[in-house]
Formats: sequence, structure tokens, C-alpha cells
Amino acid sequence: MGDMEVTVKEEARAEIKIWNYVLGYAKIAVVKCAIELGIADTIENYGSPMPLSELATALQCEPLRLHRIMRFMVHDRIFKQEHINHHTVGFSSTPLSRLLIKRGEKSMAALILFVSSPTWLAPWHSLSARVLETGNNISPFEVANGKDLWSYAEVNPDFRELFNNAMGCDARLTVQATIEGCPEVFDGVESLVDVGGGNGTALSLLVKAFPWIRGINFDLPHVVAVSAKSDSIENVGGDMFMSIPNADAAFFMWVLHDWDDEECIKILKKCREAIPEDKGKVIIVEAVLEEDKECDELGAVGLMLDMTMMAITNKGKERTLKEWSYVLRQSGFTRFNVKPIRAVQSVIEAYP
Ligand SMILES: C[S@@+](CC[C@H](N)C(=O)[O-])C[C@H]1O[C@@H](n2cnc3c(N)ncnc32)[C@H](O)[C@@H]1O
Repeated sequence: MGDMEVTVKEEARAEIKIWNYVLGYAKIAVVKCAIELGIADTIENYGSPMPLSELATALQCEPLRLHRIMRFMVHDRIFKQEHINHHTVGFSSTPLSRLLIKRGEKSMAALILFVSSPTWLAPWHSLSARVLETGNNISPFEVANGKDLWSYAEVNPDFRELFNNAMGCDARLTVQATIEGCPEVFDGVESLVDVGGGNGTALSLLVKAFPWIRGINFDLPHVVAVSAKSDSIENVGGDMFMSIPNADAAFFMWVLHDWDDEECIKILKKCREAIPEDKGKVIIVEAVLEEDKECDELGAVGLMLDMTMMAITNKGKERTLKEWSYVLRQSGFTRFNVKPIRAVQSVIEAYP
């Protein structure tokens, strides 16, 4: 292929790519619309390819507008379109559409409703200001919403519910993957403190799968005040920078990425004080970024997560294996192993 031909192809690709940036917001808007209308739920419950007319009647939608939404989603392979007879086509579920069912076993709906909320989207407008400034003083989330994420959630119950539901929906899938992918991590663990455990979803699944574990759900006082109560789990309110309740092992899921290295080291040193010297350990469920290189689609998801940390938190970031190793060693954890369990998440098991 001549140089000229390569340039023409690259330019054509660039033009398509730029239009994807110009209109990329449409994808999340359509998926949000589909969740709010309950499209995936209705098509799944129908049980066979569902004609547009029946879908429109069931959802009480204007058929021509619904048709345009469905055309978009069929094109994006969220639903399949199949012939029912010579004249009629119907829509069927796919593994992707099942992730949008509101109460589905593998639902990601709450997470999508959360990240598409105006409060979560607003900070992205000041990402460039964030890159220009040198300090770590105020996050784009705070610039846009007047408070940092945790303080905002404390005084805005609707946002807090959206946030907790989103975390809970991800926790169900990630914990299931952890239980299936590396159950041996919980062998011999008699007590487990979930640090930043939120509404307790993760811990309740862990104690159900490993009934010998006594669980402590530890989070900020206003969070545990509304966490689920159960016989095998004690809810404890506090600040992980001050002290962490004693247990055989400390569990962190999507917590340490909210903080910079110095803060993570402070938290992990508090963990060292909370766990036994001999058999204690920490179990961290987080993304492990690929080292600097051209990454695939999965690696790109990790980088999007890293951008999210920059837009939302004060100092948070995603880490490569080298960066995790630094944070762990500085906190007194000298041995560790890593196991990927699900799309972007890995389990890091670390010992003093
Ligand atoms: C991203 S959420 C993760 C929740 C849960 N681990 C999950 O994955 O579903 C981070 C959690 O850290 C908690 N948190 C923030 N600052 C904290 C602190 N100083 N002490 C204890 N928990 C804190 C938040 O309230 C929140 O529940």
C-alpha cells in the first residue's frame, strides 16, 4: 500500500472517530432511556421476539419514537432483531441487554443511572482546569457540586441512594466473581472487616458464601447508620484514617483508588495495627492498570476509570502493579499476589 493510500485511510478513520467524539454522549443517553422505560425487562419477560407494536403498547410509548430508539440499540448490538414471519420482526434479548434489566441477576442498570446523573456528569466540564492546576486542593466534583463526594452524599439522600444502589449492583457481581475466582483467599479467615464497606452488600454476600466468617462492616457513621443489619455482621461507624476495627483480615473494594499514595499508606498502616502479625492479611479488590503501552479495549476501560478518579476525587487514581507494589511495601506488606477476576477488577492478597 502506498503512503498516499495509508494517509487517505487514516484520514477516513479519523473522520469517523471524530464524529464518535462529537456524538458519543448519545450512547449513554439512549441506554439510560432504555433503563428508565424498562425496555430490557419487558423484552426479556416476553420470552420470544417481541414486535414493536406490542413493545410500544406494553411500555405506553409513541411507536415511531420507540422504533428509532430500538433501531439505535439493535445497531449497537444491545438487542437482536429477528423475523417472526414474512411481514413482522421482533426484538430479542442478548447478554448485553440482560445487563440493563433493572432487577436482573447481573444488572448494571443502577450503575448506569448513577453515572448518567447530572451530579456525576457536571464535574467533567472542569477536567481541563484540574489538569492546569498544580495542587490537590479541590476536585472537579467539589467545584461543580459545592462539596466533596462523601460530604455531598451525606446531605443529599437522593444522590446517596443512587450512589449506594450503584455500588451495591457492582458489588454483587464483583463479589460473586471473587467467590468463584479465588475462594481460597478466605480460608482460615474467622473475622473480616470490610473497610469502606458502604451499605454492606459485599460483606453480606461474603459471609453467606463463607459462613465461618464473622463480618464487620466499617464505614463513615452516616453510611453505616442506614446499612443493612444482620446477625453475622456488625456495623461499625468511624474514620479509617484514625483506626480500623480488629479482624483477621481487612477487605477493601473500590476504596483505595479514591486516595493518593500517601493516604493509602496511612490507611494500610492502620490495617497493619488491626490485623494479627502472624496470620493477618489485606484483600484488595481494585483495577490493576496495564503498564505504559498501547492497550486493548479492556485496558482502555481501566484508563477511563482513572479519568473518573481525577474528575471525582481529590487525589484518587488507578494504579499499575508497580504502583500497588510501592503502596503495599511502604505500608509494611511485603508479600502479595494478584489474580484478575472480572473485566477491570483484580484481587490483591497481601501479607505483612
Ligand atoms: C467507592 S465506595 C466503595 C463502597 C464499597 N466498598 C463497594 O465497593 O461497594 C467508597 C466507600 O468509602 C467510604 N469512606 C470514605 N471515606 C471514609 C473514611 N474516612 N473512613 C471509612 N470509610 C470511608 C465511603 O463512605 C464509601 O462507602
